[in-house]
Amino acid sequence: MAEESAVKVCVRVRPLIPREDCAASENAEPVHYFWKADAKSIYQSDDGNSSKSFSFDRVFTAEETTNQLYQAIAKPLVVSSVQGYNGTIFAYGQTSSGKTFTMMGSDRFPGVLPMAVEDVFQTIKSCPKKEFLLRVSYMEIYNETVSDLLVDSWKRKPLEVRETINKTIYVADLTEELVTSHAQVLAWIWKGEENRHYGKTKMNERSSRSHTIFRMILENRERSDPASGENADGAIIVSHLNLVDLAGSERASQTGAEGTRFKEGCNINRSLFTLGQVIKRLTDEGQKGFTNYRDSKLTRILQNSLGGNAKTVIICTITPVTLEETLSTLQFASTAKKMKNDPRVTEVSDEGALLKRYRNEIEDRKRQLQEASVFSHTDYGQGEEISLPEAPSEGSAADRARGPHQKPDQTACHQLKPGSCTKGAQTQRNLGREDARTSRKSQCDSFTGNRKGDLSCLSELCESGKDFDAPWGIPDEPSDEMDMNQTSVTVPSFADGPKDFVSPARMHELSGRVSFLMMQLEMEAQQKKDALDKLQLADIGSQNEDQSNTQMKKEFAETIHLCESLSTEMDKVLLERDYLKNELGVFFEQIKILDKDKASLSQELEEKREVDEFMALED
Ligand SMILES: Nc1ncnc2c1ncn2[C@@H]1O[C@H](COP(=O)(O)OP(=O)(O)OP(=O)(O)O)[C@@H](O)[C@H]1O
Repeated sequence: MAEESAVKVCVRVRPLIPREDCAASENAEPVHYFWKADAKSIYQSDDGNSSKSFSFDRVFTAEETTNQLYQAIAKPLVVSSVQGYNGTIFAYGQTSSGKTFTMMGSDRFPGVLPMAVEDVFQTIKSCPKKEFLLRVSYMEIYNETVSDLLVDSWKRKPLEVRETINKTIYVADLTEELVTSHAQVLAWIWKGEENRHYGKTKMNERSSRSHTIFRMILENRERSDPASGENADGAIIVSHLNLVDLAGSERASQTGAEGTRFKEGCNINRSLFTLGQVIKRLTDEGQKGFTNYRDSKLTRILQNSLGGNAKTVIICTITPVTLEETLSTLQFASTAKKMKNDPRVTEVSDEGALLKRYRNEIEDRKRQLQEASVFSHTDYGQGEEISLPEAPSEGSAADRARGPHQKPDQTACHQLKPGSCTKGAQTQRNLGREDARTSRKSQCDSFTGNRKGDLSCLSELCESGKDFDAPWGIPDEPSDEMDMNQTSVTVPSFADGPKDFVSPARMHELSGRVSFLMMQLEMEAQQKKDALDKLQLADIGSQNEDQSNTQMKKEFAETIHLCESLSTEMDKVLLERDYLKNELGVFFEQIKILDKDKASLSQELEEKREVDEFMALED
């Protein structure tokens, strides 16, 4: 059952900071407060006339501390995440409004994050009948690229957001560190903080240039009772606690952003805009239907927390001395308040989250092996002589899927060591998927010359970050129904190509002819051999059979002549085929050039769109 209280929205007003104070004193004017707040609402103070007002679950005034905010609104969610509910807390607001101050805090004023970590361990202590397994991950989305904050910079690489068959969104290759104490978690957080992108702008000395998501993955189950000899084999409950510090919306004119900062600003604004759109879509009663989370990495990763299986707390931070930006944040907050989530405790089977993952992984491997096997045994276009790149063998696919140091048997050992297998599972699963993609891509490449539909599957594989479960059976012969125009790469279609251009159907026809001619040649050769045998017999035989010998010789001469003409014809066909193969090569070169052109045009378009969008968002 959906419960409305699953989404809580509060607003935090930050006190004036030195920059704002100084600006006022430089202008020799008193600071103008556009907004006033009480415990539940906030209203515009416009020369004594309140024109706009908003109500929320809670409004925290400038005098209230982060601890008060945490206790009132965040702690219940943290506790329920230990009980098995997914929970997300995120801070939203314009640049310099106090998101990082609220989420991370400082030594003197700890933020929501360290307080939540402490409470997780406190709550666990209060549940002696349960045993827990905890992992943490820390990622950032910088310029629409997801990266792992827990690995050293030289090892860092862009990560892909993927979806499992059960519609669970995950970040491939993201490190998950097993933790057993509060101090350990803090150490990982500080490591992540060192790697995170901060930058100086006119609005904020230390402005977050990326969105960060710190995640705790909690698995728990009833403890076994050694006294009674009972072995607890109940279900395992898995929950995620996401603590998100978003980058703030900003105006280039205010932040003075140029170059890198400007690009960062564009990306920040764009993803926040998408977040707003997704929330709007989720709350728009009249527009029930598809919500596109894929428009930004942020919404994709937080998909579960936006209208899904999670409890969500949104902390909107504002400053009372800006009008427009604060109004925009308050409008976002009041839309978000209408969002409905459907949180429920998620149980996994007795085999446990980690063990189950291994089982799935083994299934994955089997499937990949089968696929590889299908390819290596598929003899496309029998009798055809066109040489295609070989499909990867079963062995190589399996070896690479298994990883460089992993023997199959070792998987079983790892299952018993959650600490070491967590990362391994993730890495291995992703290795396997990468491998499947690579091998499928190469299959796809291999057959582009023969299958009209293949270019489309190639582009789909290259563009989509998820598993591709298309049936990969190779047709016995090219189907006329396959449509080259399905391809997402803009290339001239075969139908529209130059007159002497070879279509797959034509190639197939020629290959068929070659096979037929070869068969005929073989038959004729056999006949020739028979005739020779007969001739020899005839020579040895009686001279009285001269007449029939003459006849046989005549037939033999005819056969030889036929063989020769067939052979000439076959040579011609082979020549024609080679020529057409060359043409095909030229065509693929053209496709490559067109692809490059397309990529550079897309990039130009993207840059133009970024600038337009930024201007539009500013407007
Ligand atoms: N509640 C508060 N009390 C005192 N100082 C605050 C408060 N909130 C924010 N500040 C101060 O305001 C400044 C900006 O805060 P912060 O960096 O947290 O903003 P932000 O919203 O995270 O900005 P950005 O989006 O640019 O990263 C900092 O100097 C911070 O110490």
